[in-house]
Amino acid sequence: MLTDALEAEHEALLQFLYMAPVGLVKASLDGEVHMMNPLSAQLLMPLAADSDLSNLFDALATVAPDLRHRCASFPSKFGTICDALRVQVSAGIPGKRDAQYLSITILKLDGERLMAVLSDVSVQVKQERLLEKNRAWFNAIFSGIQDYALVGLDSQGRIEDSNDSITRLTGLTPEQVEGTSYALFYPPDAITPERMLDRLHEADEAGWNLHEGYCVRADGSRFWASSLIVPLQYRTELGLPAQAGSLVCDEASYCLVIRNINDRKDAAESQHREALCDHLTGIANRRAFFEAAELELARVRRMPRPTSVAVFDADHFKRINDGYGHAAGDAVLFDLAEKLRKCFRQIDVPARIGGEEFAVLLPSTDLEAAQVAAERFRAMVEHATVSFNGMEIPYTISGGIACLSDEISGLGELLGQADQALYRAKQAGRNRICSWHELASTA
Ligand SMILES: Nc1nc2c(ncn2[C@@H]2O[C@H](COP(=O)(O)OP(=O)(O)OP(=O)(O)O)[C@@H](O)[C@H]2O)c(=O)[nH]1
Repeated sequence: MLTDALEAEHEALLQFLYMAPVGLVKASLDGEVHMMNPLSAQLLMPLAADSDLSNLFDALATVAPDLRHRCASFPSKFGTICDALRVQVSAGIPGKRDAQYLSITILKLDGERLMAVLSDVSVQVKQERLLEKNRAWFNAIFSGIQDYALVGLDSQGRIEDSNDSITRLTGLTPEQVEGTSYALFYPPDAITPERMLDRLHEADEAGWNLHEGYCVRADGSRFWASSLIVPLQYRTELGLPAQAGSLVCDEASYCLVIRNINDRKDAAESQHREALCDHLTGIANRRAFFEAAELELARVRRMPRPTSVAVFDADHFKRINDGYGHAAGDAVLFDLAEKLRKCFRQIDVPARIGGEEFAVLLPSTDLEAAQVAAERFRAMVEHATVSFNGMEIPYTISGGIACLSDEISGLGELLGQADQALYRAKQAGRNRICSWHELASTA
């Protein structure tokens, strides 16, 4: 019974040796071959003089002449004599044939026996060389370019690596930025942790994500930049077959390319203004507001977070028009838009959505924070006058706010709630902010 089991095991071992994807050679300490599998014979045959494979050291003498000595002088009774020693078996001919490389591992099993593991690593060496060459090329190119920086990001938007161009562009060294969020490159009020991840998701979905806006340098100064995020696919970039395991990284990662386009800022802004800005005030128009809000709602559906809107309306605006003239009314609207721009964060979207009606989209903002921001804006308007043609025109605004919740089906409903709150603020005497939620709770 025991003999049968042993025999079966022996048979299985022989089969393994025969089929193994590496060359296996068992030899005595002086290299005399006791056993070798077919792959070893195939790998050693082109090297051995007269096709003689009776001695391992003789067969490898032309490519690894010191192996015999290394094995003879190995001091321990067993252990690893050499580990994945790479030797070049044949030279390549550019465009015709690749160079051949063999990896040799030799283990001393005991006082009498050696086991050699041989494998053809030509493809691996070729890929490593290609990678090395690409890295050198990219470094040469990117260190030479003045206004680009290249940054590697992990799946959470943390900076994994960057090249020296980041210092030229931002004044921060690769060591300073490594491990921090890429939000570091943007003004704090222009990005939230959620928006930072949104951009990665949008890059996954569309293949890339492009953003134009201000970036900040280490000294706090700003420059107008375009930043492109592209998901990295190691497998396809390296041309690896699907099963080539070790070099493939399954964790998502991204490349962020930041480009200083300060000189194009004015042109970009005027193009942008044509399509998406209100002609009188220069802030977003109704269309741009709805586009931005729909995009934000799609982001919220993918990754929930508090989101609010505020709507504002100038109080008794007809009286201003009638009392000071229509042009003065325009100046008041312009002033209102300017104050919105100053008072809210860069990531917020203030827009003129009607004659004297304004709205602000407040991403990643709960009701309480929306209330604080809206109140700050109301007070700012109340405490200043607009200078126009030698006149000082005082005005006030009323505001309504609403925060997205599970019960709300879409943007229309959210704006509807904010409008109802605004109506209440008007009814309650103007120059005040109401929230839809306080209406709902007192109803
Ligand atoms: N100057 C100027 N006036 C505008 C513009 N668009 C709308 N208006 C005026 O804004 C006024 C809005 O008036 P109403 O809707 O009656 O409201 P109101 O006088 O502001 O009063 P309440 O909203 O109730 O506080 C109208 O007189 C419009 O003609 C604009 O672009 N420029």
